[in-house]
Amino acid sequence: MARRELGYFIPKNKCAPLMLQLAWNDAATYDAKNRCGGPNGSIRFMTKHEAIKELEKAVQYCEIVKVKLKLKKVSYADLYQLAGVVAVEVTQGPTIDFVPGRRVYPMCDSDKCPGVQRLFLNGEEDARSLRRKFSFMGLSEERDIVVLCGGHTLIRTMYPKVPMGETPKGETHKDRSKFEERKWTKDPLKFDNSYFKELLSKSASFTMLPMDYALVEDQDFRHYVERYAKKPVLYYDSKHSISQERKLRTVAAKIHTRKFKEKREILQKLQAVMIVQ
Ligand code: HEM
Repeated sequence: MARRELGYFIPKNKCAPLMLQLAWNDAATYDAKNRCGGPNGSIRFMTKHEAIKELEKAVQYCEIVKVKLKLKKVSYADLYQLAGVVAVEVTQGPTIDFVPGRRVYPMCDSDKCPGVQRLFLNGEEDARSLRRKFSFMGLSEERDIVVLCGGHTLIRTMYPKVPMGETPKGETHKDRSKFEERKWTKDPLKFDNSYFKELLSKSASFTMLPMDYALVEDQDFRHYVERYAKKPVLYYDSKHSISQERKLRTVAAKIHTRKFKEKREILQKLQAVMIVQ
């Protein structure tokens, strides 16, 4: 029911990029060492932060769906991840199996802000700091980092048309004519491998973030950018993208020895890191 409603709501409001960014940012609070954080809905307490304030809208959109469908038993954690899954699907990306079951507060949904130090989003990262941030979440392979960043194919933001160094004041924020749209790819409402092609193209959008450029400047990252630019099937096919085979093998081994509840938790964590395959 929720999946169907989101499948109608997201294209209607053209909010697939925001929803994917929301799902990612909720999941990206995962702290692999202390085994806490992750997709637990905590991002909804963080949207006052300047760097991700646009996500307030995505949180509100999800709230509209939750209230409309009377989804009291569906956690924010599940709803945000499902919104990310649907965002990829409605923009013609791959179909993603969704593993529900993150429970509502107090079992899973967090009631706390994850804290600014967990904030993943400034875009200024170079290759070294990208590696550091992803390894914090337990993702240390270049392939995982590159494939996840492919989500930037959907970037579509409004920037103020003001000379460099000047900050728009007062009413200009509300006047859309004073804003221009910047996007990373030709069609930011189409989920495909064009982000990788764009990164390699000489005419690559000058608006991209330092973290995007880090993926082509670092030779190990670049190797995967080139692969995914050339063969979209490698990007979409999970066997070749997120090191899923390795992860599934580890999970399969763990699942053999664990109880059902733990199995579900493992699958959910796995899904959080593999939301874009
Ligand atoms: C270290 C990793 C990442 C950093 C530093 C980062 C940073 C950013 C920043 C700064 C923006 C805002 C761009 C702007 O408005 O100028 C953005 C947008 C976005 N990010 Fe990321 N990002 C990262 C990884 C990801 C991943 C893994 C995904 C998806 C799986 C993702 C999905 C998005 C989407 C969809 C938007 C566009 C939202 C919109 O246009 O409404 N990002 N990211």
